[in-house]
Amino acid sequence: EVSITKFPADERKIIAKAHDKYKKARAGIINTRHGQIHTPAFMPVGTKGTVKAMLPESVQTTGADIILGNTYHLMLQPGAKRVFKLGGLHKFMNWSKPLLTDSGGFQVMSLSKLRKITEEGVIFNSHIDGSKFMLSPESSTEIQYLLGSTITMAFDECTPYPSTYEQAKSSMELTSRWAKRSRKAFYSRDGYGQFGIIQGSIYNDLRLKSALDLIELDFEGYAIGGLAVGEGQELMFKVLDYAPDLLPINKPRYLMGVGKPADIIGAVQRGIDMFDCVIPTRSGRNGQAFTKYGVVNIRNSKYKEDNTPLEEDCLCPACKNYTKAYLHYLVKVKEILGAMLMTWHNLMYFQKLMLRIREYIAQGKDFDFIS
Ligand SMILES: CNc1nc2c(CCNCC3CCCC3)c3nc(N)[nH]c(=O)c3cc2[nH]1
Ligand SMILES: [Zn+2]
Repeated sequence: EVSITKFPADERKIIAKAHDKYKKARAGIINTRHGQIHTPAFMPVGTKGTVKAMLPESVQTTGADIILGNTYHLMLQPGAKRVFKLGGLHKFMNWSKPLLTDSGGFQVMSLSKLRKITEEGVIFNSHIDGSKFMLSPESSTEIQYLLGSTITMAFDECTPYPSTYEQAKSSMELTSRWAKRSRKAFYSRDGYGQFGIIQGSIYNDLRLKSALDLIELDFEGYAIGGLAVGEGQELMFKVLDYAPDLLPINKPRYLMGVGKPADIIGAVQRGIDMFDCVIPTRSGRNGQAFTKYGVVNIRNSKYKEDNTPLEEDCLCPACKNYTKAYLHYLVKVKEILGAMLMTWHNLMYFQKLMLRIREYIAQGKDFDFIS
């Protein structure tokens, strides 16, 4: 199903090189105005100016260097201008470390009801009160500036999966035109950055064209978009076998919306540096705990008298002070503390995974452990 298009000779070299089985994993540090980001990095999602069920200082204790804010939600409520007037998102939510905000297009397509895509941008009705809004490369970039984002994402169109070659081509070309407008609208300041997002679905020649278009705009970093949209891990890895190598080796590479531990490990091995995913927080609230023994569905009745912690050597409050029986009970009766403790444990688990990956890479050791 993955179409491999014949490249002219010299470009074939790029793809051929990308298939080398040489070490592509890398560990590093991104320096920003709001502090350092140790990569490979997992970025917890803070949708409406909060990482759900967590205090910012608790998120910090899990080891997260950077969290995500959400342009789409915040522009609707409380409004970007109001957040700006109140001192920006860092001050508003009391998070002083780096913040990355997505450009909002992806959320519009997944959350708002009526919407219309034009060359100008996306016109949509708020899912809250139906009022009309427009997101464009210019307005998205301005909103992210008003929020005070450390890392601003270019306004893109996430190409749905599956898409025909023609659909993916015109979608990618729209993203390239929008990237140019986003770059022009970006107010560059020391220690702040803007990332371009490449599209092209599963078509390697479109991925290459997208990368070439965005490299011309000299972004501070690059994201691989249009993945984790239902294509499955195998097809995602097929794209990741070559796509990261189309991007500048000295700039951060961010795989949007990924993922489970096994997805993260596979993507790091293919050269990805940054990740964001709602899984640890959303599934935590849902009663799923990630542990070295696998995923524990704490609502399962087998835990109702289990007096042992989720993980005996985990330093999170859930594991240090409580038992699976207590977590089982809290989640069953929908107590808020249940969401808090499960979320805290999962965020700690994901950050420990990233820490171990960074250590293994630094020691030049292979990390095939799936934990
Ligand atoms: C889950 N899979 C997935 N997510 C994608 C996302 C969203 C990443 N997560 C953003 C946070 C979630 C709530 C607040 C911000 C994508 N975003 C953009 N702009 N473009 C994609 O191609 C794009 C592609 C994505 N695929
Ligand atoms: Zn724990």
